[in-house]
Amino acid sequence: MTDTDMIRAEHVRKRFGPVTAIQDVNLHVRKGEILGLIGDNGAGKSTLIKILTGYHQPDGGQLFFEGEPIHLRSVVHARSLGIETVFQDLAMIDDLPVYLNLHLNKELVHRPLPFLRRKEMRRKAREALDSIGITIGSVTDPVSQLSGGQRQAIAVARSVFSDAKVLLLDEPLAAMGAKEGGLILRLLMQLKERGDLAIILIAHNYSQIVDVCDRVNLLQHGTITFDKASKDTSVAELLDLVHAEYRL
Ligand SMILES: Nc1ncnc2c1ncn2[C@@H]1O[C@H](COP(=O)(O)OP(=O)(O)OP(=O)(O)O)[C@@H](O)[C@H]1O
Repeated sequence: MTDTDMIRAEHVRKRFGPVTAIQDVNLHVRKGEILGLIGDNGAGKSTLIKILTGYHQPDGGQLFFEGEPIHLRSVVHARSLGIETVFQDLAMIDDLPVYLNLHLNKELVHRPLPFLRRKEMRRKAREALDSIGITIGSVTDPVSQLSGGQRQAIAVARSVFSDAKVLLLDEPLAAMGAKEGGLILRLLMQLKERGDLAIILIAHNYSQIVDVCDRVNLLQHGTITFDKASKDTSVAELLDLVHAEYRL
């Protein structure tokens, strides 16, 4: 733990009736860092992400945001602090053009008249996508015309557009081809270069995790059992750890 921790969980736990989803979890991610969170099905990854994003309230333990204890009351509260999540179902409006999806709930309007500043939003959308290297035909195209990877990239761009400080991605690469997955991974690397964003990435492809993440945490039965820099581990070691319990 350091002063540069953007978000930190200490001794966090969560039960659903008789099921202990998370027990005594300590996790932290720094500014400019990508943390990979891996673990088998049911290990508690999504529950942990939902706690960090204000969706679930933990039963115990404490969260810290920029060094201060924080109680995240809701997803809206977390978002107001700059904690953004990119879920699998991307919450996009298919019929709306890319630039309006990028500005969803943050539309620019002429005051006092309630007209949208469309030209400005188009320009800002184009600049934002260019700056993070996303190539699409036109920001006026409806998102329904984009590929899965491009949509995912737009969803990531939207979070960043909104001055995110923490970006949580729950399996953004699932059900995606190699080319599209590569687009997202490149985008994450570029965002990391900004240096002021903390990213947590859940993925099942350990080779992608080792390539892209600075550090890896393994979650097993609701507990973090492994925390190492990616440069000090390997896909073989991660696979071995995850599958070790089946050999007992
Ligand atoms: N809302 C809920 N109600 C009851 N049980 C839940 C709920 N959410 C999660 N669980 C249980 O908590 C445990 C952890 O689930 P979680 O979805 O966090 O795991 P995961 O690591 O994300 O799994 P996967 O990789 O399969 O998505 C599981 O036993 C799951 O059944």
